[in-house]
Amino acid sequence: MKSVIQSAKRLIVKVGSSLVTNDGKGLDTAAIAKWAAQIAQLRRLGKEVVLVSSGAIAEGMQRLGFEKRPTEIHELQACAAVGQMGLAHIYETSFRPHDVRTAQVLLTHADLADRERYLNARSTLFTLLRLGVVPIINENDTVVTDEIKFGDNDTLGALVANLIEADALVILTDQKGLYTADPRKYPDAQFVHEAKAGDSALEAMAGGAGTGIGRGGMLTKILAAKRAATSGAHTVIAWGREEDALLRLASGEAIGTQLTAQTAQLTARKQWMADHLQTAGKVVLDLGAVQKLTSEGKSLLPIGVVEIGGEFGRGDVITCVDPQGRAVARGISNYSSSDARRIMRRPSAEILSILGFVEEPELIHRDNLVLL
Ligand SMILES: Nc1ncnc2c1ncn2[C@@H]1O[C@H](COP(=O)(O)OP(=O)(O)O)[C@@H](O)[C@H]1O
Ligand SMILES: N[C@@H](CCC(=O)OP(=O)(O)O)C(=O)O
Repeated sequence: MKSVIQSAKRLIVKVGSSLVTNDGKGLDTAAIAKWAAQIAQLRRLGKEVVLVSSGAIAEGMQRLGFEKRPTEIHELQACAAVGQMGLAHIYETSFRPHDVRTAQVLLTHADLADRERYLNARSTLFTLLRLGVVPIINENDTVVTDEIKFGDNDTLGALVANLIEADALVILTDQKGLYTADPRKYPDAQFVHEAKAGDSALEAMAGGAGTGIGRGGMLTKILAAKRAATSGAHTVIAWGREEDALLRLASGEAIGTQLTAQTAQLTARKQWMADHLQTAGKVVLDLGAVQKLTSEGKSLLPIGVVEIGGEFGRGDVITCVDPQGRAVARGISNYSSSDARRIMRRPSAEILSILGFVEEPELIHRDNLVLL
């Protein structure tokens, strides 16, 4: 069996609290330096990597002198705010020797459910990747409570995989992967090398967190794999202290548990666009634009739009119709209906002078467009 990571171009790597903070003893500088060196190498191999890192609460507890995990949510939030400073600092300094810049991105699940914020987060992450930066993502614990209660960076990793259409999600944890039962409680449990992401039998194998530091346990990882698979991303669960785990995966070595997505990436995304989103408005295209979209696979530029129907916001899904009113495509609009009315029929180079800002040169980027 070959690792799916070998052919993956865009990867999310998620590291759990127990790994990052050495089981709550404080940031594990040596381990973080090793992941940074590997991620820098992956970039040189042409892969784009986004890191989702837990550990803010564990590090904050350590810095503030809490011996036990506080039970009050606002104290946990305070710990996260303090600990996040440590995470940001250590990642920036660990990547610096490799000439790689890092960026701090704090998100909530609600941010990714809101279409406008979803689109904003997506554009920012793509821009950071294009600029060669490694985004370091964590939950924005100050403004949420549910995620803190359940400890859900595994889910966040999957949501980010969906968001930027990653090819794979690598979840590094304190076990070699998934076993048929929690190996801490059942030493005879068998290792699972490979399975289908979303197979419900896996959920029965997965137990809760193994230490007081980690939160989600294996179940959130299995569910994250299921979610990542909806946009075609494969998941690998591996031991974060395995020597050169990321580089070995990238060279094709099948370490850890590989949970393969059953749907092809493009199909999954199109399915999502077609099934899950109601359209908020409509744009009428001229024949040239219809041709560009349907025959040439191009994005929709404002110049090809002759009429706008309905009211919609940036991030809403709109229908594109041909001059006869037949629906030809559906996609996520980069501009609100009122802005779109001002820039339609105009070249993208004029957007700045008309609106005073430019979101994107396209009204709908082809990645956010599905032909009907
Ligand atoms: N079937 C299983 N296979 C492997 N580990 C399991 C399983 N069920 C529960 N676990 C527990 O899940 C833990 C990893 O989850 P967690 O503590 O949340 O780590 P992290 O901080 O990396 O997210 C392991 O240490 C292990 O004790
Ligand atoms: N935002 C929290 C993440 C909590 C969490 O999901 O932890 P883990 O199960 O170790 O990935 C923190 O940084 O402490």
